[in-house]
Amino acid sequence: MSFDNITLEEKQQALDDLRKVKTLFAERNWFPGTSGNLSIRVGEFQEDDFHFAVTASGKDKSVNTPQDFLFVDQNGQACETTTLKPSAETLIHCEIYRLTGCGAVFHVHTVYNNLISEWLGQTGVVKAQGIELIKAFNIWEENAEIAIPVLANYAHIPSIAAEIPGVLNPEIPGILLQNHGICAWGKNAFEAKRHLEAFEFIFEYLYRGLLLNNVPKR
Ligand SMILES: CSCCC(=O)C(=O)COP(=O)(O)O
Ligand SMILES: [Zn+2]
Repeated sequence: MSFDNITLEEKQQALDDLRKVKTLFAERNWFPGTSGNLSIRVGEFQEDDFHFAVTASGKDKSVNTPQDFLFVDQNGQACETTTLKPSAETLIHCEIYRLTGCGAVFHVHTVYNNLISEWLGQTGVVKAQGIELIKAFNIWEENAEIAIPVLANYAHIPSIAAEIPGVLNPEIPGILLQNHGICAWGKNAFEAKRHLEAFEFIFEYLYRGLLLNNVPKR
């Protein structure tokens, strides 16, 4: 589908939704030091032909300006003439869209997701069991155990993207990058936000659980 054939209304809706999510996450301090990036897909999806709006690289994501987002194609190339640079991690978004056909990808750096990837993720997964928020991933089994994939944090982003097909778990809408952050996705912005919040709850729970294990039980 040509980018020009996607309606202006759909493009504007994606930008409005990105703006709202960006503002909300910034209020939670989920974009420290210009970290993090967000994207929402527009138009029809084919694995070799799709488009999405993505945050521009290196911006202070706690302020809103007319220069915060641009549209790119399945290769991460800008769809329109612009001076803006897409997120340095756009190729990760491209690969997640290509493999899942999802509608939104959100990436944040938090202390909890960094520490948990480092302390519990050395085997290539972070396991979590029996936490109620696992149901946010539509996993309803009692005492369910999940394994969240963890990828090495290569400085070369195409190397990270190339490893995603080998670790992606269709049941788990997220991937941790070691000592870097998490990418979470969903069929739309609402679902991607729900998934991201559930991951962050789980990481904080695991972190606090590690601390409690060092305290004698009463
Ligand atoms: C300052 S954080 C290093 C880059 C990064 O990991 C990130 O999430 C933000 O990069 P972007 O190009 O999307 O601003
Ligand atoms: Zn990042």
